[in-house]
Amino acid sequence: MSQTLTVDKFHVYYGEKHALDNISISFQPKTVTALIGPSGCGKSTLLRSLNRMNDFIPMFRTEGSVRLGEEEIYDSKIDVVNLRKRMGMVFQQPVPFPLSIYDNIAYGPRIHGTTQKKKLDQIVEKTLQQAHLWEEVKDRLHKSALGLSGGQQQRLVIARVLAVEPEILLLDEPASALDPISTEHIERLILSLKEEYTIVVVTHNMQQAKRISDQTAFFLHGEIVERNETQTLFHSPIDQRTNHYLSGQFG
Ligand SMILES: Nc1ncnc2c1ncn2[C@@H]1O[C@H](COP(=O)(O)OP(=O)(O)OP(=O)(O)O)[C@@H](O)[C@H]1O
Repeated sequence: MSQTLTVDKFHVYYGEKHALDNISISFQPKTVTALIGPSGCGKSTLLRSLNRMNDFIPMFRTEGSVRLGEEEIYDSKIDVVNLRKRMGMVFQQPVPFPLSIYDNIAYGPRIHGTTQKKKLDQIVEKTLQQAHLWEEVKDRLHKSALGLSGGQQQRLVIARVLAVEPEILLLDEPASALDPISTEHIERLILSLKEEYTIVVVTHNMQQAKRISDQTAFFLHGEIVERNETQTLFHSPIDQRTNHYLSGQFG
């Protein structure tokens, strides 16, 4: 069962650069939250800080707190590999492993100790079903994943993330490299996955944020200017800066 993810008075620095300034926001189970704002405002930094992907960056430093349930994820005792399993991440460019469709999905469960073929078969079918890809690939599971279209590859990558049973999905512009039909597939998929997961999605596409999210947070210069229910934020923004951004006065 997914738990609330709570970001509290959180700051990020890349060396001297203060990239996130006093961010407080929570992400509820079975909710899609969209992070929007102009380039460089800190959306990806927040997303990647949530599962400690930024730990790989030299000079990266945080202050404040990020908690999954009651657990502080920046605690030195946290198992970061397990944390990243609990918070699966999908990037803009789908990057399947150069393996078969089946082995792409089975990869994570095998690493985490599942070796029984029958169990792996079940995981492969279940997650491809969840990712709305099963019908398209069920007859070619042992063919290379690199032969799939871009949109299919992105759904495969999502299935690969689901295969290790995450609680939270962190999606960094998951459809921005895709054609309109593949984008529609991904949006429908996000809406169906919301039934089970907490989803945080960075998007540049404001229409997309409106279509898929329950909550939206507008970022500017490393701060959250405004966060609200998506319908409210788009139709009656409280802050002038949100209004200006949404009306295309800067971006
Ligand atoms: N590894 C890094 N080292 C130094 N500065 C960085 C690093 N990554 C990001 N930044 C800076 O932190 C700020 C926030 O960047 P971030 O990528 O989070 O913004 P973003 O809102 O996701 O932008 P975009 O929409 O263009 O992806 C920017 O000023 C960026 O230049």
